[in-house]
Amino acid sequence: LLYLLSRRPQPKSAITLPPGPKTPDFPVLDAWIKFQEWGRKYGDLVYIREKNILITNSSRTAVDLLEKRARIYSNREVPWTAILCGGERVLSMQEHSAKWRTNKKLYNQIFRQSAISRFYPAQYKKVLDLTRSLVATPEQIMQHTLIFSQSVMYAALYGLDIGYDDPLSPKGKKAIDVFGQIFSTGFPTLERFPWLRFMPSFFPGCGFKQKVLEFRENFDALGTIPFDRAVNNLKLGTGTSVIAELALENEGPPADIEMIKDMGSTSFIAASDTTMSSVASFLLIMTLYPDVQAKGQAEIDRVIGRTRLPTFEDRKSLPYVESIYRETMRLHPPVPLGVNHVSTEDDYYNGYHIPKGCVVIPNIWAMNRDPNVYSEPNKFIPERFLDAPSGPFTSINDIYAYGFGRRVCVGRYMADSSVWLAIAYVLATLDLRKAKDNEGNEIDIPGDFTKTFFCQPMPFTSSIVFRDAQARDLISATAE
Ligand code: HEM
Repeated sequence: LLYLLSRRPQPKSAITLPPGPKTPDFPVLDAWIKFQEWGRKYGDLVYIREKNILITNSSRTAVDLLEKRARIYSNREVPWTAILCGGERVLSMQEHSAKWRTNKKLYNQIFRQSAISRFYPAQYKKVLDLTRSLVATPEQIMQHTLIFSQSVMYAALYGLDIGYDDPLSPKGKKAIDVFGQIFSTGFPTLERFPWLRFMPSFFPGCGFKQKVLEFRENFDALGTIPFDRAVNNLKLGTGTSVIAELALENEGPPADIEMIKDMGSTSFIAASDTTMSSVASFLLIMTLYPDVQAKGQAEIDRVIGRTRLPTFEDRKSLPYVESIYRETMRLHPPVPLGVNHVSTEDDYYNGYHIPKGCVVIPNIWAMNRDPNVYSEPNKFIPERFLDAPSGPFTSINDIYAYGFGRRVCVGRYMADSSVWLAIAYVLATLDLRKAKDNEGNEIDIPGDFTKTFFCQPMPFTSSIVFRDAQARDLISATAE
């Protein structure tokens, strides 16, 4: 009888929704900090009832819901703005559907772990360019890291060499800015008055229309221009590439070709500000923590020596370098709130009811600074990974910066290898210090970060020089 009673559906009034603030002002800037504060007050689950939003600051809860119950928590919310922008073409905005599955298969074919070594030549070349540019014009750190992340993708996918003055670069930046806005603030007027989408662009409140148009144009250009160049190169016999070969395999249904082009532009957008953020964060940290830099350099000198550059084959022999990488991804996740997951069924967790359609925000930033998991969580301490019982070489799934479950970042193996290689090359060949002013005083670096969807260091200056003549010669000899 007790068993049957316990199985009886609970009356509605007994089902408890998780606690949370009542009609709060939703923060726009540094939202992850506010959400962390709410977590301290309300616990692992913070529920905003009026919006059906659940925020979690706990990695255990994120894994329980988004990974172990991925069947329920793998949908996306597609806002009006995203639909107008053609969001159905961008994998991260697609609903959990047959279309998403077909599309994801294509990404996996290219970006799965076992296929990633095909990108190594492009990554070696572009990391070399990055190293040289950092020494040549250290005052342009942010620009160098951005061009690095963009040019790796173009070289890897299309076999193209995209430089600073290529018109594709600003197009990419514009598309990324609108993409970031869609995912963070969206266009609130449009969300409130959806009928505005039928009004002409000069109508008050319709400023979003111009941005939507720009996004569409730039997204198309990002997919089509490099695609055409790559296919042309293949036809002329002047070069092959992943994308051109894929296009050849799929010659036939135009829908397949469009899907390949969309994968190209999506990958470019998804890789650009994220990879850049991680590399820039690492450079900032090395400038601020010279002792960590020295330890990383010492490990490379000891294991590899000074007569060659690091390679991917060395990775497993460099636990301290790995720990620097893991700690960078922990302290400064490029997408601090990840991308929202949405539930497709009513669910019950830890005695709480999570209603169907709930938007789940994983606060990766707060999870990575959880004092119950990490001691002195706001400090950069690579030793926490080095000295952990499992060591630093654990599964990539432990890097929460890449998200969770079925919607986890599809480009994570590529991102992981690009960022790691940049770290290894910089440690092997460069010295970073605080820059000095004309009077010889160190220029202070506030170490601030941007506050919206993509989080990256605010522009800063470091003094960047080759460690010595040997390092300079090594870079020049490899570049030739
Ligand atoms: C350091 C670099 C990167 C970081 C930190 C990062 C982070 C993320 C995060 C947090 C998500 C959302 C995961 C979730 O919903 O739980 C995501 C999704 C995604 N990422 Fe990345 N990413 C990076 C690089 C890349 C690269 C190089 C690509 C290239 C293909 C890429 C493509 C994507 C795509 C297509 C999605 C959407 C997946 C889906 O919704 O099914 N990302 N990424």
